[in-house]
Amino acid sequence: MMLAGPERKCLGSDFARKALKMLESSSVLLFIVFVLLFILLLFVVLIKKNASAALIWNEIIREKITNFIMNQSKEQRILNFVLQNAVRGDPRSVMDTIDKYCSQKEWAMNVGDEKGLILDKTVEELQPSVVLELGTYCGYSAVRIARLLKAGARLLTVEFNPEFAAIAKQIIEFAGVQDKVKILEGPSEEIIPQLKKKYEVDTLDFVFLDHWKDRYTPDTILIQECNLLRKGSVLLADNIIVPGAPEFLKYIRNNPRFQCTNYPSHLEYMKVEDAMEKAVFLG
Ligand SMILES: C[S@@+](CC[C@H](N)C(=O)[O-])C[C@H]1O[C@@H](n2cnc3c(N)ncnc32)[C@H](O)[C@@H]1O
Ligand SMILES: [Mg+2]
Repeated sequence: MMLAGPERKCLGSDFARKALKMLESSSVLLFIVFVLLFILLLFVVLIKKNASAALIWNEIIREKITNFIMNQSKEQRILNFVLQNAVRGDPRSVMDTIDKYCSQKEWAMNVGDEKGLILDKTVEELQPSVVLELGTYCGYSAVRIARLLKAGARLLTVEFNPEFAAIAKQIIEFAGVQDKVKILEGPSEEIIPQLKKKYEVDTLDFVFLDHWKDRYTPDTILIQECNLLRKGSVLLADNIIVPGAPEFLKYIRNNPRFQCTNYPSHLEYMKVEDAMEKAVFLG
């Protein structure tokens, strides 16, 4: 059927309107894609320059997406990688395997290979009999410390996240240092007052602070109040620049009962500046 002149005109303008609408919506879509790409590019640049952006990217965005796709936590992936690639009973191999995974595949908050050397040196110099670690996570630093302990010495490591504590237990056992390490599951503020009676601690020779940074000062005060330090006890605090523990630095550096030394280094598995603070208790 042939359309009359005005009908044909109407059909033509209808088509033009639809085409225009499509063009409009596709250009809106294109604009959105462009803006998203720009934000992503900006974020990538920020990640290279800024530690917080890098942490947000690694810890929140990338990790959550991978967890969702794989239906598994990052810590479970770290454990699996250790079980499949490290040598059972060899702490060095367990540490190296975790470092490899976290530097090449997924960033994680272990003390890492670079600051790990500062931790090693402190343990080797002190030769502690009783060590307290605040913040076990997957057990990387626990394995690192335990492998250097002399016969009969012990490490008590505190972790309040049950999933992390369970993973740490398997990693510590796989490394073969389970006889020297006891994982204490619960919040540090509850565990510290129990150390003397429940865990038969007289005094602590060495304390490694590596839990949430806002607990560094209150837990250092609590440790003193519970009479857990002796003259010469050493505290070593990680991440005093990133994420940072300014309140703790102010407290410990202005406290005449402690002598402090700063060890500049880098954030685990990154080129971002970080440092550790050592504080010797003077009694
Ligand atoms: C940075 S990670 C520890 C890393 C570990 N030291 C290593 O280098 O392998 C901090 C851990 O402390 C735990 N944590 C934070 N605050 C805590 C608290 N008040 N009591 C017990 N655990 C805590 C977190 O769940 C997390 O697993
Ligand atoms: Mg740390």
